[in-house]
Parts: sequence; structure tokens; C-alpha cells
Amino acid sequence: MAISFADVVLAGEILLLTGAGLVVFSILRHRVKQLSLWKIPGPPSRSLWSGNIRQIFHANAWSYQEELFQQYGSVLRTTGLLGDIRLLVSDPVACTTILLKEQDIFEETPWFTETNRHAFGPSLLSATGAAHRKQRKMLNPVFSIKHMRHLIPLFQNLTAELRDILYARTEDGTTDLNMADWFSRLALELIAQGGLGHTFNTMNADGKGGEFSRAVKEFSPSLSKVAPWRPLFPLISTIIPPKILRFGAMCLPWPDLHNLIRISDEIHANASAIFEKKKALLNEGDAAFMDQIGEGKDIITILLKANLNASEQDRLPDEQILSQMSMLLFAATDTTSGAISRIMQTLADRQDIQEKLREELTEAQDKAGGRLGYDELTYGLPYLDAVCREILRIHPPVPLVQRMCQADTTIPVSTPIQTVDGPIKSIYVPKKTTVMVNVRAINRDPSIWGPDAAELKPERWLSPLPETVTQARIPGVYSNTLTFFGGGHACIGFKFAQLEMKVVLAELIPHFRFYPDKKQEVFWRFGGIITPGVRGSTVVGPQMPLIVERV
Ligand code: HEM
Repeated sequence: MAISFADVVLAGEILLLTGAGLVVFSILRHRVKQLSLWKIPGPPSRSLWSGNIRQIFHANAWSYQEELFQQYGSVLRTTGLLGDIRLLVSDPVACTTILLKEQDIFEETPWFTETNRHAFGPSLLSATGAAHRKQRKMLNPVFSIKHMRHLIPLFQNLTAELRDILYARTEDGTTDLNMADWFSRLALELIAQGGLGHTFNTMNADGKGGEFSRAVKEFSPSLSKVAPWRPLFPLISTIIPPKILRFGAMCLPWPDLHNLIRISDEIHANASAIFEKKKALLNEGDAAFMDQIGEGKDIITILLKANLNASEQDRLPDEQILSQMSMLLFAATDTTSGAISRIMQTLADRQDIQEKLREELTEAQDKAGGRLGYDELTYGLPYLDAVCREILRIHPPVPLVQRMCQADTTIPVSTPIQTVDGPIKSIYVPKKTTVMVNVRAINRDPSIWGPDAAELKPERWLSPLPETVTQARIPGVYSNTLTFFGGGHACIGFKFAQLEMKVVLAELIPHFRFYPDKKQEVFWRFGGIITPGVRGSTVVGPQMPLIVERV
């Protein structure tokens, strides 16, 4: 019997309807499983389609988030797409379960890992479970103090380039500069040289540094344009093969997506070229690296060498090492440049802190007869350390981290939650529930840090921390905060970032005074990684106007 066109259409319609029916069924089943979460207090949903998502992730979400914490406490219910319930959590006991005790259950969300896999390849940002642990096993030692020490002269030389630029610009007295742009160029060059042994030449006057650096700089702004659609990506990418998916994406009338694909291709092509060159140098032996940037002490060269000597079982395939290169450029740039910009803004607003820091740094440099080494920067400058810790506590560059529950489980909490059925000490969390860890809220919780939790007080780090802080046992890798997160996915580059910040402050603060530019209002855009901007400005990219004056 011949099959007519009408039969094919009918079969297609049946298939589509069945697919849609399955999706509706699985959504309804999930909503039923989440019913018990409704009793946890939380804000009413603002939209049937997007719940509270727009308010929570709004560029100006700061006060909304603070209100939520004031009104509902450290564990609350919020609504996501189509009535999906999501928990917003900053309770330390709950966070310990999510980050440490049940970290295999509370994994990165599929939209985060899938979009990162398509953007960078199979790197740390797309791996979960055993595959992720295997990558961390090879990468953790590369980020150890032993290797970070060697990066200090490189960090100092690059910051000295910025210092020379600032000297030239302040020849006639003070100058008004967008320092966020300079810190972003510096952070990019630091990870390019320290991470990849490559230069983008971003510290030259025009800062353009070629196609590769332009692509890296454009990546985050382009990603943010398609960000609202990221949660839908895993639904499509698991059923459509990558090549067809890419072809389909290029056929869509969606210039932002085309741009993102073009940028990620550009980054991949350039990273591949650097990778091949490194492998060729490795075959020639250690001496071949001596005339290379970083002399073979950069992260990827160390990783390649360690990988060569690793056991068969631990060795990572080339594709995974290559994808770490693109991923590192992304993970290390906006986070660190944002942190440095925030520190400088705070110092500009608080001249008393800036002056005290200058005194400590100048005295230490006079004593050392010049530049400071790793031990002095890390252990010998208590006020510098306190300033960095305090600003990173109050203003974490990554204010909220999301996880998705991979199996039904329960989360205990430190303070009982008052529900309509009475107080509860643990929450049943069904599989596929998104949990948002509120880093900023736990870092500023007055029940942990005291009534002055939201105030900037570097001095709090100069004497033993109160018992409320130590007993809270916050599961973070850095100074009782979640700024660099905790558990298996904690920031691998946190020592790298700390050193960067300290070197930049040590090299700039003794030579320049920074003041706020009162003519322009700086605001911070809430997001995956927060960025500074100027109110009313149309400039794309980070902005932090500061007045700079020679000391
Ligand atoms: C102030 C600067 C930085 C902050 C605040 C920061 C913060 C974070 C946070 C909160 C995470 C956890 C994200 C998640 O689990 O979803 C993370 C992960 C990560 N960070 Fe950072 N980061 C900074 C700098 C850096 C630098 C300089 C590097 C590299 C040199 C880096 C590399 C990474 C990588 C590779 C991961 C993923 C780790 C994994 O999943 O195993 N970060 N970072």
C-alpha cells in the first residue's frame, strides 16, 4: 500500500502531539512532586510564565533580594518557569548539605553544563560526577601554591605596564579614567600569559590586541544576550546532534546567537593553534620554552607536562585540555576584573582605608627594598589581606550559584522554618528542583556576622572572628564565605585571583590616589558575574570612572 503525503503529515502531527503530551505530563508530574514545597514561605509568583525569575535576576535585583531575605529568612520558596518551584538558600547547614555532603546530588544545572560544553568543549565547566572529579584531579595540583609563586613576577611586570600608563596619563595632574576597562584588559592579559603563556597585547594604548582578544572580550556580553533562553538548551541539545543543531541555529533569524557561535569558533580556533604550538615545544624539551611568554610556567603548559607523566587512568585526552584553555579565559577575566574594580571603587569612597593600606604597602616595600614576594604578599600584609577579604565578603563577584537536585532528598536547616503546618527542621526536595545558593546573603547574614554585617570593616579580620562565624561552619574554601564557593566545584583559581588582586593593589596604591568621579553614578549590574556600569550611559562593557592622581 502506497503512503500518501497526507499520511506523512498525519504521522508527523501524531508524533508532535505525543511529544508535547509527554512534556506536559512530565511538567505536571514534577509540579505534583513539588507540592510540599509550597508550604515554605516565599514571595507570590509575579507571572504565570516566568514566576519571580525576572525580579530575582533583574540587573537591579539588589534591593529585591535583600527584601526577600528580611521577609522570609535564609530558606525561601520562589517560582520559576511555568510554576516550577525553586529554593533560594543561604542557611549554612543547608548549604553544607548542598555543597559538601550531597554534592553529587546537587550538581550544576544541565543548562549551565550543556551551554558551556557547546561554548568551550568538555572542560571543568561542563563536566559533572566522576568525569568532573577526574579533570579536577589533574588540574588541582596545577593551581597549587608551588606553581602560583612563579607567576608573581609576571603579574608584577604586567601591572607595572599599567602603572606606566597611569603615570603617563597623570603627567599634568589628575586624570579621569574608566579604570574598569583597564582592569579588564589587565585581568585578560594576566590569564592569557599566566594561564596560556600567550599575549593579547591588551595593555597597549588601543587595547584591541587582535581578533582573539576581541572574541574573548565579547563572549560574556554576547552570552548575556541569549541567557534567558539557556534553560531550554538541554531540551534541544540532548535530542539533536551538534552539527545539525549548529546548522539549525545559523538558520534562525537570531543575530545574537550567530554572533555567539562566531565568537566561540574564534576562541576555539585560536586556542587550538596555541595548543598545537605548545605540544610541538614539549617535544623539543624544557629548554624550548625559555624564550616563550611565561617560560613554560603557565597553567596549561604545566598541565600538559603533568598529563604526559600521568597514569593511563588519570590522563586527560587532548580535547579536554584544549577546552580548559578557552574556559579559563572566560572564568578568570570578568570575575577578577570585577573584583579589582570593586576594591578600587571602595578605596576611592573610603580614603581612610586607602591611606592606611598605602602606609602598610609603602612601609613593606621600603623594608624589602622593592617588590614584594609571595610570602610577604600572602602572609606579611595583614591590612591588605583584611581589605581583600572584607570587600570580597560584602561584594561577591558571583552573588548566586545554581544547582539542580539529581535525586529526591532532604535538606536539613539550622533554624526551623515556620510553615502553615508548623515548624520544620528539614525540607524534602524532589529530583529536578533548582536550588539557588545565595552567596551574597550568607556573606552578609547578621546572625552570622553580627549586626554590622553589611558594613565595610576590614578590622573585623584583624582579630579572631566571633564564634557565630566559626560555629556557622560555612562550607566555603575562602575565609568563612562562599565567595569562591565550596565543595567539588569550588573555584579552582581562587589563589590565582587573590594573588592578582594583591599584586595589583601593591603595585598601584603606593603610587596613585584614587577618588570617585562624582559627576557619574556607578551601579553594579546583577548577573551570573556582576559588572559595573555608569547610569544613563550607552557604552557597552564595564565602566568604573575614577579620578587618578600621582602620590
Ligand atoms: C575574584 C575572582 C573569582 C571569583 C569570585 C570566582 C568565583 C567562582 C565561583 C563562585 C565558582 C563556582 C561556580 C559554580 O559552581 O557554578 C567558580 C568556579 C570556577 N572558577 Fe572562579 N572565581 C574567580 C576567579 C577565578 C580565576 C582567576 C580562575 C582561573 C584562573 C577561576 C576559575 C574557575 C573555574 C575553572 C571554576 C569551575 C570549577 C569547577 O567547576 O570545578 N576563577 N569561581
